[in-house]
Amino acid sequence: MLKVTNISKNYSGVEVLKNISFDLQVNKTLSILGKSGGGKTTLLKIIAGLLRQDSGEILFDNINISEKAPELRKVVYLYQEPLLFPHLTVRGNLEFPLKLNKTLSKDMIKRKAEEMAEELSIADQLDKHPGQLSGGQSQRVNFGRALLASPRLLLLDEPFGNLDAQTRASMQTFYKKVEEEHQITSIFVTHDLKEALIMGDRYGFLENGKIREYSSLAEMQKDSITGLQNEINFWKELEG
Ligand SMILES: Nc1ncnc2c1ncn2[C@@H]1O[C@H](COP(=O)(O)OP(=O)(O)OP(=O)(O)O)[C@@H](O)[C@H]1O
Repeated sequence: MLKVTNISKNYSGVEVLKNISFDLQVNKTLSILGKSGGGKTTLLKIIAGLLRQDSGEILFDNINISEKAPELRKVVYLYQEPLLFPHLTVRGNLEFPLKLNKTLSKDMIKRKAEEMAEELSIADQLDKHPGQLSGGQSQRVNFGRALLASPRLLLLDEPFGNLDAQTRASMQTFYKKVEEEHQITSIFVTHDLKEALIMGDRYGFLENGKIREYSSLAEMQKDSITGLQNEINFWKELEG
């Protein structure tokens, strides 16, 4: 289980996160909804170890990872721009995390990368370089590479923000499927209410440096600050 306790962060005296605390059970996805500039990226980077918090702790399975280097946390941070290695093919990108594991044979690495490509429906793209892929395909490779690193926590920072509406919708469905199959624990941040609802099975709302948590849609709907009830009213009015 992930346990975040009293995380605070300021930039030049401006407090962006104020005593943020939440828990996340294994195999669950916490969707964090928040306006642009609300501190979502700052929070994820702190959990990933890419930024240092001013105070607070991050525990995973009761182990304090707050002081660990990013590469030792087994946490993968993914954002809008898939940071694929441009000089490697899709196959090379997928094999990269597997090659770091010195116990795997060459054949095993090849097989695992090919199986993942199959699962991601990019098996026909294995010999291409990242520059030759569409946005959706790049993001699939990005996910595949992240999953092959066997992270204990996946941090998703508006990963579909750069995709057109249709590709975005298909990536949401695709990710939910992959997430279930691989039993992933993840935090998904977005400023898109609908996306937050689709992706999460726990919900958070980040505003003014504080997070409110909801364990169900009904709970989130009751809190007018989230805008969920307004959205529902809008669709009802359209319906007539
Ligand atoms: N390195 C920095 N130095 C100073 N201020 C920063 C720095 N990084 C972020 N900020 C400020 O902290 C606040 C939170 O930024 P953050 O990127 O975490 O927000 P966000 O919710 O992820 O926004 P978006 O949805 O637009 O990506 C913003 O007001 C931003 O200007």
